[in-house]
Amino acid sequence: MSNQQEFTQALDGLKKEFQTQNPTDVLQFCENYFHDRLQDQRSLLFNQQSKAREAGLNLFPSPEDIAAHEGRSSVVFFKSPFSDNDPHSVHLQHQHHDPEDPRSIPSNHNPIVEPIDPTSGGSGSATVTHTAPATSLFGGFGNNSPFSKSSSNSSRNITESTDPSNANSPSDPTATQFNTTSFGKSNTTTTTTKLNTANTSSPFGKRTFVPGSGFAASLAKTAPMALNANRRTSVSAEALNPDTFSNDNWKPPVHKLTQEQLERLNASVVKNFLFSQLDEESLKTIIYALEEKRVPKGTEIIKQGDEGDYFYVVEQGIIDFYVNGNKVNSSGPGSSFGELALMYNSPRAATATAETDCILWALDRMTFRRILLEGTSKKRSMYEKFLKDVPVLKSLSSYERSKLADALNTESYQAGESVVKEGDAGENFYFIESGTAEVTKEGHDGALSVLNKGDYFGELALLYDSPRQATVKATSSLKVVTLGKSGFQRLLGPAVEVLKLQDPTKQQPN
Ligand SMILES: Nc1ncnc2c1ncn2[C@@H]1O[C@@H]2COP(=O)(O)O[C@H]2[C@H]1O
Ligand SMILES: Nc1ncnc2c1ncn2[C@@H]1O[C@@H]2COP(=O)(O)O[C@H]2[C@H]1O
Repeated sequence: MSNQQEFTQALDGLKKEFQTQNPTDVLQFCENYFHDRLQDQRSLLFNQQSKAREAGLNLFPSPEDIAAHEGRSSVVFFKSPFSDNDPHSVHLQHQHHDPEDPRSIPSNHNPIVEPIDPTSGGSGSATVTHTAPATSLFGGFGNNSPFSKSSSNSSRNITESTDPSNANSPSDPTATQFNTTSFGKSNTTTTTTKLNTANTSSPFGKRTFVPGSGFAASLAKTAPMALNANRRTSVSAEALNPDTFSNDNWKPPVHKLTQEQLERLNASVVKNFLFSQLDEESLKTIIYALEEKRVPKGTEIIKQGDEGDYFYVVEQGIIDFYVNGNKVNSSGPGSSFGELALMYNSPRAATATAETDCILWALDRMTFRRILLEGTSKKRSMYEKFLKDVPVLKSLSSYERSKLADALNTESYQAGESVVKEGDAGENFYFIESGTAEVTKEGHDGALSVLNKGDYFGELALLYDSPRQATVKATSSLKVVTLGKSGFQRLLGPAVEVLKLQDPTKQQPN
């Protein structure tokens, strides 16, 4: 098929889908449509490549592979379906070449060298090929505070006894202020980590915040390149395989946290979904690797197209996300961002800007990859396909579905077991992954409804903060995907309106 035919076919598909769905946000709809198509196509090819590799074939050999095989210096023999047209492959100087990944480019460019150098005494001295100012915002807060006993009893609280740093120094008086002058000026690094943030590309070093000037104007001036990476579809084998980390001497950074910081972390950040699956040891590692960042309103925290250096959890404030200058999302306390570039070794997919003064916790790339990568990517690949087919979630973008996937868990029930009981308090919302269930209510003969794969229940108690309106019981072996109350309130976005419209207590009986 010629390019022209393929283009016409793609537009026809878009048109058809547009007519079926009649969306209100046209551009967003088009973006989602093509993004989903690209994602499907790439995962199909990637699966084929994996299968072929198992059979000893390399479907998309790099020029180097071929040259090595044929004893020649370099020749383009096979044209990768992505190599010419993938916006990420040609323009990005910092893309690394992964011979396993059919979408990556040959390595006549500057690679990101990772994982960490095993000879570097176990630190996270990642070698990067670009330079950045030898000034770093990171490490500017809360390094010198005394560490006193925690009074909390929660088993997942991190307390003094678990502090690997055993710090004892005076408190940092600047730690409670939003101080623009702190950003990009500190050259302090913590004494306990050798991760050399001064050599990495701190997004704050390039921030565009101009005190007193219009934020929109400053954003427009610095509108990121048209690099909408969305390279989360470009999942290289290395990117998703933490096993490749084994046998090196990596040690996580360990920062000194004050009692007050620990209490705040325990009260908020620790509750982030990504951390909820971690065992005590991993959680402790994460907590002490986190660095508090106080970010004034207007700060550009992440710039689209940059390399990924940190993952962030929001303790306070609102973050706005822009793709190619268009606002695509906002998120608030308890949310996290900056995971895509770290998961997929891809450029930043969006620009993240502080809409208000924010308190963030930053986690370095290596600790994220060592501890959070596996669980996050497993969950996303486990649930994304399922979520895509759930009718009530059709209005979510594929990025929103990914974030939703992070917050999900699976539960199983035998036939006859109740999942929710009428009158109980509601903690979870449920989708049926497989099996069947029935809804019954005191005083009502027979089942109010029968639920199958892709159906949902348990929304009423969470929407209206009311007791369960009915009992839902498994009628066969039942697998449900659960979403907790806070995720329900934060991650369902436009789907909440659909749930309200479909309230079964307001439907006419059949
Ligand atoms: N619609 C979106 N598309 C891509 N990234 C988004 C979107 N909304 C929020 N983000 C976040 O913006 C971050 C930018 O850096 P990352 O690509 O590492 O990870 C990205 C996501 O965490
Ligand atoms: N006719 C109905 N009346 C009440 N709940 C129903 C009905 N049909 C389905 N349900 C589901 O049963 C669930 C019981 O818990 P919730 O009240 O949280 O949410 C309820 C709905 O999801």
